Amino acid sequence: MSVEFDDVAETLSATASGDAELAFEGALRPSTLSEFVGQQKVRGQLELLLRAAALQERTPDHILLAGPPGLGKTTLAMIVAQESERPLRMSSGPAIQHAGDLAALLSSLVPGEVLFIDEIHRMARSAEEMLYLAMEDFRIDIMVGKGAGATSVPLELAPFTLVGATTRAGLLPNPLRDRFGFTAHLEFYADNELEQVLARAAGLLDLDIDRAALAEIAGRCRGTPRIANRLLRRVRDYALVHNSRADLTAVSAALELYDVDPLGLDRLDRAVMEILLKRFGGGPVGLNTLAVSVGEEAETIESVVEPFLVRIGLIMRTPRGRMATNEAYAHFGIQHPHAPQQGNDL
Ligand SMILES: Nc1ncnc2c1ncn2[C@@H]1O[C@H](COP(=O)(O)OP(=O)(O)OP(=O)(O)O)[C@@H](O)[C@H]1O
Repeated sequence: MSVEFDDVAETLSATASGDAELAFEGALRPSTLSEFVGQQKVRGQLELLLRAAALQERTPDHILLAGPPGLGKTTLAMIVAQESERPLRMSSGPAIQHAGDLAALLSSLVPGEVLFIDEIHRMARSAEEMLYLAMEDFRIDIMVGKGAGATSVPLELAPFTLVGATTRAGLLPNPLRDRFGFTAHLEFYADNELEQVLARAAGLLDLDIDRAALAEIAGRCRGTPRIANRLLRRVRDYALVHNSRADLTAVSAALELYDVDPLGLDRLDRAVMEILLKRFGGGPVGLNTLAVSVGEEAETIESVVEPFLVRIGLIMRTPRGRMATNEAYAHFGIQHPHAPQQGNDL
């Protein structure tokens, strides 16, 4: 099922403004592996896994998708179901707080169903243990009764494919990680791939935008398709309101209005960098101290903020903590206190 422009326009116009961002995101989701831009290696690996399962007429192996937010994990889970022509059930780790929640979910799956669990690292520990057996033998043990009289009753499950998504693969216990037949590590997208994501989205939205404008947005979206599409929406708003073309001038004006940094840094990225540079003299500083100083969870800093800042070379992780690089001083226009020793990357 490919998304036609009419569908997109209808979805967007029929949606109340509060849901508009979500509708926008859903409408632009690629629905096949061939429409999915970038992540070439992962696409090839998934394609092989799905085709082999189809040839053997069995459920595809369990798949773990790991990587920062907005890189396409949910989209890939939907594509797995679509390409293998199987129904999809969606859940998330925070919704599974007891083994009973998982038992109810697993026992209601139809044969061959794809079960997507987003943020799988946030599932309750008791549920994780139940999931090991379910993934391996398509069976769970239900405890009946309490105390000394409790007995466990086995329950056969329909075969299913689990697709787990996580921003923190390192937090998953080994027994769970080992039960996935394939782990895909999604990487930040290169600028030319983001241009393709944007060109596709602009086409679906019937937005007339030139190459230079697309390139500018691509360079300022944190290597992330979700952010690319969101910025495109702001540029479209700008062109609409100013009755102008969506060209480089409109992109620069819209991104400046929304405070999008030339490197694509957002408010939290900048807060982390400024605190690291100004309060901690460029570091080294521990993750928890940094997180407390910006009023955020350490998990958010580690899984959302830091991967991008490391990737673009503004911070480095050293055994003594996080340190700002020379590039960070240059980008924020701050005088470097000493000539630091670089190349200590972990
Ligand atoms: N490779 C891609 N090609 C085209 N569009 C993409 C691609 N990856 C992601 N997108 C777009 O980015 C948006 C976000 O993707 P998605 O929801 O799959 O990310 P996610 O990794 O699941 O994020 P989160 O971890 O926050 O749930 C989607 O609307 C989709 O349209």
